[in-house]
Amino acid sequence: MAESAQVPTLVYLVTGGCGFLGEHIVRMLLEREPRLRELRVFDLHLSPWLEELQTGPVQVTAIQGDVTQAHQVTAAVAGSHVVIHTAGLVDVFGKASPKTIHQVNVQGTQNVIEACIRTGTQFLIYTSSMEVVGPNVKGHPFYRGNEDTPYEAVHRHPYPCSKALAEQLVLEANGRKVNGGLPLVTCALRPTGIYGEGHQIMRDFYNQGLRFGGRLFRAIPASVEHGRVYVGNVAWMHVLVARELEQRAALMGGQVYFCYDKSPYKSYEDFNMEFLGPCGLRLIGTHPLLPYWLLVLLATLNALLQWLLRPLVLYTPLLNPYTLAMANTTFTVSTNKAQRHFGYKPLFSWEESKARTILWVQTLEGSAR
Ligand SMILES: NC(=O)C1=CN([C@@H]2O[C@H](COP(=O)(O)OP(=O)(O)OC[C@H]3O[C@@H](n4cnc5c(N)ncnc54)[C@H](O)[C@@H]3O)[C@@H](O)[C@H]2O)C=CC1
Ligand SMILES: C[C@@H](CO)CCC[C@@H](C)[C@H]1CC[C@H]2[C@@H]3[C@H](O)CC4=CC(=O)CC[C@]4(C)[C@H]3CC[C@]12C
Repeated sequence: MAESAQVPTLVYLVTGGCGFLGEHIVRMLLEREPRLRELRVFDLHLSPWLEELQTGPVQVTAIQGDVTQAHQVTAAVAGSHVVIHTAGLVDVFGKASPKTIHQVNVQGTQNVIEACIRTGTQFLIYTSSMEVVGPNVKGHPFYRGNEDTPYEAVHRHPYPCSKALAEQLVLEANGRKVNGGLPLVTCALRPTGIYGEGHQIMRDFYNQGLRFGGRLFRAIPASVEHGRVYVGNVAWMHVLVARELEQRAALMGGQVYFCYDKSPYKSYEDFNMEFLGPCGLRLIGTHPLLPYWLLVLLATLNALLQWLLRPLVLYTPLLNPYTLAMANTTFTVSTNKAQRHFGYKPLFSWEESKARTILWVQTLEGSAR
């Protein structure tokens, strides 16, 4: 990568740059990558906030496009030094078909890789997910594991299957020759459950709580730990990897890194209450209010209803057999691989991450504050 102290020279492309994580990556790059000359933001749906970014020193180029369309991806990648591929179809509720999830997450990623090869772009960072590891279909716990912890990663749901296949494509592409003869350098970041400003599922839980008179009902034992990471720290890790990948290609190329920070280990519901509690919601019960077998029955009924109603209406409740298994299986990471390989330290402390997320929840419609 050409580098200069004075003149910014680099062109970055962020796919999915208008999504929850993508927006944070885009803003973080503009704040913390002084070598940036142009930032291309590629997304199926362009957001209005992109307009306000056009006034700074970096040229922000908005590109409306679809990762499943190879020619659109190639045109967007041509001339960029670094690609951060964050676009993805995040669906664990049955909103999209398995075929569509595969097309976007797997074929889309293949298109990004081929575009890098064809156009001579050498550095590719892929936003993978903890889901490529687990929880697996057997519900085995993964307790404070790291990138080398043995675990039987077996999935059936289309989302984790697609993320695992896409990650594999990205890692296998490391070292392939791009146009011009240089080697492609790739790596994959695996966030655990991301939270923070803009998180749709947090918004859904908040609205659900408001509908039940400010109450949420405990369904998962407090002892089940679920890994979470603040969106600002996930974005920061992407920015750092993009910055360090050239200098440390031999070490980082073809590697995977969990995204982690100092967010506390808690159950999914207790963790959400760290933000929803200060916004007026209460979690009822110190133990699950319904026995687990009944939750399994309800989740199965929801899945059946979804299938029966599909010709008429899209029924996509939060509770289904997959989300229940996810929430009910311990999966937490404890690692320092990102620190060892490229000097990552969380940019936001837990206190800051929490305060920022609470401030955001307070701006949501229906908030009493
Ligand atoms: N939300 C989470 O807890 C986690 C997310 N991830 C991964 O992070 C990435 C971003 O996820 P989020 O920001 O949460 O999701 P999101 O849905 O908010 O963002 C995804 C973005 O990709 C765009 N996109 C979808 N299909 C596209 C297509 N065919 N062509 C171009 N753009 C397309 C969407 O318009 C959206 O802006 C995904 O790859 C996801 O798998 C990984 C771990 C956890
Ligand atoms: C049973 C319900 C009672 O309140 C709770 C249901 C919660 C679920 C909707 C979430 C529990 C775990 C979440 C997933 C997890 O954080 C890991 C993820 C990684 C990704 O790459 C995408 C998002 C997700 C699958 C996330 C989705 C929501 C949950 C299943």
